[in-house]
Amino acid sequence: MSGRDEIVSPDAEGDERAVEAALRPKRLDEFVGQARVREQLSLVLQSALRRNRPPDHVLMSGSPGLGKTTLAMIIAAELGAPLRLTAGPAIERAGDLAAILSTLSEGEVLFIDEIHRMSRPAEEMLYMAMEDFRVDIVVGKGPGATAIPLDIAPFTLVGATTRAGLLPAPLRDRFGFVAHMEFYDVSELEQVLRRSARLLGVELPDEGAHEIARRSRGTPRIANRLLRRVRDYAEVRSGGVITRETAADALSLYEVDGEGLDRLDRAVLDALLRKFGGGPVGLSTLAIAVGEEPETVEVVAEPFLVRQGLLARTPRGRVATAAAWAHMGMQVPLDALGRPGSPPTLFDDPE
Ligand SMILES: Nc1ncnc2c1ncn2[C@@H]1O[C@H](COP(=O)(O)OP(=O)(O)OP(=O)(O)O)[C@@H](O)[C@H]1O
Repeated sequence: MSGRDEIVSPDAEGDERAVEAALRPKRLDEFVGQARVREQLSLVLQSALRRNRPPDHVLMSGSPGLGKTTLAMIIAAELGAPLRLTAGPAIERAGDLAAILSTLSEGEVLFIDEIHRMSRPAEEMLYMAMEDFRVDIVVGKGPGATAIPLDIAPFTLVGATTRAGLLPAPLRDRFGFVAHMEFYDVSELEQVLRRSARLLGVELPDEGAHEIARRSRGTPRIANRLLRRVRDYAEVRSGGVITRETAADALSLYEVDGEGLDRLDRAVLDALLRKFGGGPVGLSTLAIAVGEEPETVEVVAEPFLVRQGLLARTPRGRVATAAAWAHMGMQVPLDALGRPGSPPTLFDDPE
């Protein structure tokens, strides 16, 4: 068995984060799915290695849990380069970024997660760093302030964002390669699950893998998390084997329904249907109704609901589709002419 296929020891399993880290693919050829991104990235990396130069900066966009951090780690591993990890919200001042940039070694990969949440001054400093491998450190304030240029080692920036649309064009344009991470299909998630089950030493027949995969919302992180919950259930109640029934029973216990909707997704649909008659309703009103931040509803729940054809984003607000009414076991209300359709509501506050 190769080093990267080591079975996770039972001791490590106590720590969910350690398990998640242990399940990360370490090289590009272990990374499941995202065929187009993998092929494009492989070319970028191979050509950089041939030229013996750091590759272009890479931007990855996509929903949480699709493998952006994993891919950043893979990029560093494939280049044989060190990796520095940070996140946009941790970079409040330009000085925070300067401190990181000035200590990078040649060829190092700098991963900035949630890059859209970096502060404006830091973002502006990053433009010059990305383009010229140089930053200006401003010393002093007001008319006496002086900019001291500082060279930094050539590095590769890997940025990740769940909201590519929020990135200012000057930042977006400085990335030589932009990878759009797609949701995974069921057979790809089955592969992720089989690999994880092997690493965790769990017996996972195909029917069990299929049942978990189809409820994983197209997301490997969720697939791995559900696998761990189903494994707990199977160990306690059914001798450790994950049959289709065991998986289905365990997941309904954890409030994951047959299409993979979890508590938040169902709360969003429930509010949209019951409180707002199916919409249209604005995002912030909907978020208040479910007691969540608008960003959580928009980034965590909505992409999946839209993809499942249960919710539509319209210029006038969020609207439930006929499938949403059916999924929640409710009748589509009739309009004044007796046709199926959502009645207009008072909560029509487009954003
Ligand atoms: N393509 C893949 N093949 C196998 N496992 C994957 C793949 N993508 C992600 N995973 C697994 O899913 C988990 C989450 O991945 P990762 O942390 O890279 O997601 P992310 O997109 O960076 O999420 P976030 O933006 O929320 O940090 C990892 O533990 C990893 O094991």
